[in-house]
Amino acid sequence: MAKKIAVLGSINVDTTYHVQRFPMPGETISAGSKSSAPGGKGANQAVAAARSGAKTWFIGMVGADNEGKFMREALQEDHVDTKLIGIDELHGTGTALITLDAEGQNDIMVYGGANQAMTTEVLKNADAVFEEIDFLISQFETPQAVTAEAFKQAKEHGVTTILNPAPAHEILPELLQYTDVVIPNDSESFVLTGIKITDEDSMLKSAEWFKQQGAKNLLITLGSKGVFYCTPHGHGMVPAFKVKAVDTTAAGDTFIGALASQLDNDLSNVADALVYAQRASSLTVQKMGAMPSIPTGEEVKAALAE
Ligand SMILES: Nc1ncnc2c1ncn2[C@@H]1O[C@H](COP(=O)(O)OP(=O)(O)OP(=O)(O)O)[C@@H](O)[C@H]1O
Repeated sequence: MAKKIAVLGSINVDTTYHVQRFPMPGETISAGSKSSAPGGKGANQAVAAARSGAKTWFIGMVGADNEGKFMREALQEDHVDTKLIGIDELHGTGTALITLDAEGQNDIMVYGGANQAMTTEVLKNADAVFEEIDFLISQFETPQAVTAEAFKQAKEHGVTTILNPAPAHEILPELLQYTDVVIPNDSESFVLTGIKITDEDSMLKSAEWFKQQGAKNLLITLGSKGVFYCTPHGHGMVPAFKVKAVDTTAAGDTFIGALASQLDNDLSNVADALVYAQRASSLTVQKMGAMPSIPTGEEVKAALAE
């Protein structure tokens, strides 16, 4: 049975200017070309879940602008239900302006816009969706107070909540009380707990810290090293697939969406789901770009069968 997943989070249009070199302060230079692509951690995670076969809803905000229309259409193309995306009349759709130089270095400016201005108003019709779903996923690119309220409501419907605390930020204390599974990378885990991730002992101590705050399940992603998991069923490491990475953008987002598409609510199959999710991410890192590099379930299964 396909999993049912809602993602509450950010929607951004990523616009990249390709330049020979970065401009100096006060200088105007010409860009050789410009391209726009759908992005934002929330949108990427929703697309990763949908491409892996989950029935997926998105909860978020866009502006009353062309970027908002572009993003809604991009999500719909991947069969993500967009009826819970609200329109903010005062703020524009979130955008990331990326300058990429001839050496492949980038400079990024993010305008949070409608993502940052989100209020609990976005949840006003969410109850019917919370009644249907297995998982609700959120990140830190939209206000934590809205995520805390959404997690609280979703848990009243028996939903398993997954928090990806990225980008790293101080956490609202009550948020972890409503979080079932927390998935940071090693540096995000350090920002939240103050425990530096160096070995298994430090990861077990971090898991204990999260458990005391209310989150019983911890998964720490460790890039090319793999993932550490600690749940009431046990703990361990699942190594990453060895591949030649060309661009790791959206590796974490692919991992989270793909994982939720395979995970049982009680996390009893976490080790198997981690193999699937990491195979999915290993395909993402072998392609350039964010959303376009996220694989479909068929692609992941074919790679697993190799
Ligand atoms: N170089 C790599 N080779 C193979 N797999 C990788 C590589 N980088 C990432 N992955 C896979 O993706 C998963 C998530 O990556 P990572 O821990 O870097 O998350 P992240 O820091 O949230 O990523 P990002 O912010 O770049 O999207 C890893 O656990 C691993 O399975």
